[in-house]
Amino acid sequence: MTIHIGIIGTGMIGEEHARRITLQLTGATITAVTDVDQEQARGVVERLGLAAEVYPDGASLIASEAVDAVMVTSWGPTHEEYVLAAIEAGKPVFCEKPLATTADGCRRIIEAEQAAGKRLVQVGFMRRYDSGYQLMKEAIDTDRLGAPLMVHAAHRNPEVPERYVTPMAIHDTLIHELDTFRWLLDDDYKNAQVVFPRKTRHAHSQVADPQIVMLETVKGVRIDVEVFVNCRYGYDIQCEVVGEEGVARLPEPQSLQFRQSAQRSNEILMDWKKRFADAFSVELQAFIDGAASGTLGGPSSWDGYAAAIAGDVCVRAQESGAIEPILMPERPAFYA
Ligand SMILES: NC(=O)c1ccc[n+]([C@@H]2O[C@H](COP(=O)([O-])OP(=O)(O)OC[C@H]3O[C@@H](n4cnc5c(N)ncnc54)[C@H](O)[C@@H]3O)[C@@H](O)[C@H]2O)c1
Ligand SMILES: O[C@H]1[C@H](O)[C@@H](O)[C@H](O)[C@@H](O)[C@H]1O
Repeated sequence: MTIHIGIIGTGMIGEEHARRITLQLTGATITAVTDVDQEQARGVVERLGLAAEVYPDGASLIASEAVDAVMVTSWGPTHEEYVLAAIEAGKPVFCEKPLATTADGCRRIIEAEQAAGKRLVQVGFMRRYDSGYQLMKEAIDTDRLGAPLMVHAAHRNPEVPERYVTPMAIHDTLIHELDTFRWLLDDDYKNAQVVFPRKTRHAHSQVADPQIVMLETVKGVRIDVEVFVNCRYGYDIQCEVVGEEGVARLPEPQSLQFRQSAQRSNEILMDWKKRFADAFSVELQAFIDGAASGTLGGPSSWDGYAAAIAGDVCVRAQESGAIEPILMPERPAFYA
């Protein structure tokens, strides 16, 4: 069975996902695309040689009989509307992070999905599909580390554009960690605090950079995450879990080691596309297979909601400087 996919938002990651589905993955074909910038949508069809129609808007794409499953890869604030419309149409939908930019938006999505009576949403938290994080999770789940006590992490981007402002360090960047640690530790958050070190001279005026986010989980694990989005030197994701019986560190991406000119060196990646290339492939193949079999798995809209609740509190903590409580509602049986 071949799943016919419609893509809403054919920017950087929309095109990346379309390329993957077309050239690498099996079981799906792109039949429809749309973008507010129609030129952009037409460009992707041309560049990738897709047999896809360019639709005037997301609503008509979702309603189209040529579309079995929807991928939402437009800007974050537009996700909620399209995910709700796909649920309404009863079509499986893959939504890039964030599921919605506020917890309220995510709540409307989980309510709609539960009313539909069937899981229809997979959220693009691709780190769960990264082999390094999966090894760490296995070490934790098999009790190799003993009880996890602390996590030290860093999320570094070489640079961000002018439109990236201080709260985006949470909604756009930390959102990956907010999901990853809940999954890795099988835990939820209890409170958050954000502190600001001296600002780098490479950050523009609207973004406080770097930031350190400190989280406490319900089980008592303390997590510190450095978010540094103008670090210049690379796209660098670090994670170390300290347990009572040992420490596990996220593997570095594979790279050649050079011995040259009296120096030993390894390349550091500059781009998220390369850092998580394999994870994106596994993630999207899982969506295609789930849509084909009618049994979607992976990060659910509840996970999107939980990350958004913590995210909203972290933004409040950015403003207050205080330790802010995170109150998670009880998880409905639907998302067990
Ligand atoms: N998982 C990851 O690591 C990862 C990486 C990059 C981006 N993302 C997420 O993917 C989404 C897109 O990011 P991007 O980097 O590709 O951005 P982008 O700006 O390159 O592309 C977004 C595209 O969406 C289009 N668009 C905006 N509003 C629209 C609307 N209402 N209807 C249709 N199209 C619309 C824009 O014209 C643009 O072409 C964001 O939510 C971002 O957070 C996730
Ligand atoms: O949209 C991107 C993407 O999610 C990257 O994985 C993250 O490192 C960036 O900070 C974010 O802006």
